[in-house]
Amino acid sequence: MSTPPTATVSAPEAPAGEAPLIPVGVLGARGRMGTEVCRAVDAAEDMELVAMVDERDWLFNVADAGAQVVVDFTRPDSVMDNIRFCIDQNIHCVVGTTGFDDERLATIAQWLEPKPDLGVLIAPNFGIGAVLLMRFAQEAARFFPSVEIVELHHPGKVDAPSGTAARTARLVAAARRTAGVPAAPDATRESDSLPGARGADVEGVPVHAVRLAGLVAHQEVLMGAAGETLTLRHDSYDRASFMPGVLLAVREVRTRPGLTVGIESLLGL
Ligand SMILES: NC(=O)C1=CN([C@@H]2O[C@H](COP(=O)(O)OP(=O)(O)OC[C@H]3O[C@@H](n4cnc5c(N)ncnc54)[C@H](O)[C@@H]3O)[C@@H](O)[C@H]2O)C=CC1
Ligand SMILES: O=C(O)C1=N[C@H](C(=O)O)C[C@H](O)C1
Repeated sequence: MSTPPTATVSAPEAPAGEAPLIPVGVLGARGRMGTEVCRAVDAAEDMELVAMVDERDWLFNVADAGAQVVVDFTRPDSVMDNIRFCIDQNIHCVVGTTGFDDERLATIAQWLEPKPDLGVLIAPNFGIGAVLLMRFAQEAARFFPSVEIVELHHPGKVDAPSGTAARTARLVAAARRTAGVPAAPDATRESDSLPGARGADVEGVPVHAVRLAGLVAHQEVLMGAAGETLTLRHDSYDRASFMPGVLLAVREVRTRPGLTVGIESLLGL
């Protein structure tokens, strides 16, 4: 990707006899993830990067450029307006930005109701390894009385805990509830001498957030029982790790109307 990420680029043209390229717009194009997504879309043989939009650019560029799919890696405080705009413009959305709770998801599902052919896919993590870690954690959760999550990220990260850690905690908590496993025996905070010492409480699962220079995106799920522990760990050393998942989502979102959360179903999980 050599062009500076700002406004509208060219409209896509498919070579004769070949499937049309997917016209893709990127929101947050100057950010850490957006830059990498622009590069990946530009290099994908079945896609055309038609618009690169960041905070000060005109959002209508993505519509004017004919984007069929928009990829959003912006900020939790911008993303809802962006999704609303794309739905109004009949543009499918692939969203990696974090900050989604049940209320936000319900709002998006409502926005999609009058648009039965439109897809919005929101994934807290597009890394295949991270998705697998979440699945393995769900599987293991019912066998261990104790569970804690440690997420570790670069210091520029705007939110804490990470969207991935929050989702992992909720999935683990749900798996434990389904299996009738009681809350972790050490989850009580009443005797903490400093508030926060035991991390955030996400549905009874303690989640600890580390911000450290040199890191990209990492997560550990720690489980313990009498005389043994199980540690599941995933490391994204480079943002390239998210790109196969993002490109898969761009290809699939057009045939998956409605709201999809996570890329698990796209991976056959
Ligand atoms: N789902 C996943 O696999 C991953 C998700 N993320 C999430 O993606 C988001 C972005 O992360 P980074 O790229 O590290 O942040 P960043 O701060 O480097 O980039 C965000 C970019 O969005 C731009 N922006 C803000 N509001 C905008 C708007 N309304 N329209 C267009 N552009 C706008 C900013 O100017 C900035 O360039 C975060 O929520 C992060 O947690 C990050 C990595 C992987
Ligand atoms: O901000 C990041 O970097 C990341 N954000 C996502 C999250 O909050 O889970 C995904 C990954 O952890 C990287």
